Amino acid sequence: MEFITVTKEGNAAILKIERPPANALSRQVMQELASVFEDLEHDSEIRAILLHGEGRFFSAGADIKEFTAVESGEAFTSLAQNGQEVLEKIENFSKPVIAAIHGAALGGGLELAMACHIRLVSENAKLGLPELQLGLIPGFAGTQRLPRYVGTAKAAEMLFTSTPLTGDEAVKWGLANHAYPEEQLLEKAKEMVHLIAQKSPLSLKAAIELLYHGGRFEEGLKLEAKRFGELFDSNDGKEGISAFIEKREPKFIGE
Ligand SMILES: C/C=C/C(=O)SCCNC(=O)CCNC(=O)[C@H](O)C(C)(C)COP(=O)(O)OP(=O)(O)OC[C@H]1O[C@@H](n2cnc3c(N)ncnc32)[C@H](O)[C@@H]1OP(=O)(O)O
Repeated sequence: MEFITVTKEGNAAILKIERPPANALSRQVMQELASVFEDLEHDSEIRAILLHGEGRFFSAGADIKEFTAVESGEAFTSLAQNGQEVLEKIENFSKPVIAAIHGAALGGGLELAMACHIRLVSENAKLGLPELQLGLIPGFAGTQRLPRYVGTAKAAEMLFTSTPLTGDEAVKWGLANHAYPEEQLLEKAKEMVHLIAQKSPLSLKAAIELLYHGGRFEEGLKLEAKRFGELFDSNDGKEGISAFIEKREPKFIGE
């Protein structure tokens, strides 16, 4: 792994993108991300993930310098499809993923952050999809995920003008969960990832599946009731209920 470092802290994995100066998402960075998430899927000690960037930015997007070596529109399409697949893996990951965004999350950087389940930002961060400035459009599902968070009108404005939101504005528009002064961001993000990692991996997995299932309301209800019953039958479900009755903290084992 050249550009992603993984540090395990208790039941949380802290991933850092380390590709100065802008943590641009080259093909290799995207491959490394896919491979790290593949490993973490099978790591039963890890129950929640925090993703952040080294240096000045979370990530300034796909590697624009690498674009000059792409030979055809077809190859560009395949670059987008590959990125979309990696980000879908992250969104459908069975463990919660938090992005801690400082400096800038632009283009592919914001698309990566939008595939995470929770976004925490520094107040002065810049979050935007400036691809129209390059004569392009977003290619890692930005046109599809951004309106989900901010609505179509605001997403249109962000795309058409290439003007980023600040971290504070991103919270107001529902794109980010909380904004903090930059020097507090990582500490706050770690507090949240450790809080989440105390939950049962089974109920975390089911919650993600239901939040992102994307089907009809009635289908969602059926699946919710099914998972509710399965969790009731699990050791963790029994442990959680006993712990409440016995006025103690639950100890979840993921079974
Ligand atoms: C499917 C996905 C598509 C995409 O994601 S397309 C890319 C979308 N992203 C962008 O358009 C953002 C481009 N970058 C910027 O707007 C600016 O940069 C920043 C706001 C991030 C920072 O501005 P400042 O503080 O003035 O620094 P600086 O001198 O522009 O950048 C520092 C170094 O970082 C390199 N860099 C920045 N973004 C990228 C990038 N996306 N791909 C490759 N390199 C990048 C620059 O070139 C430079 O490098 P050097 O010091 O060698 O000149």
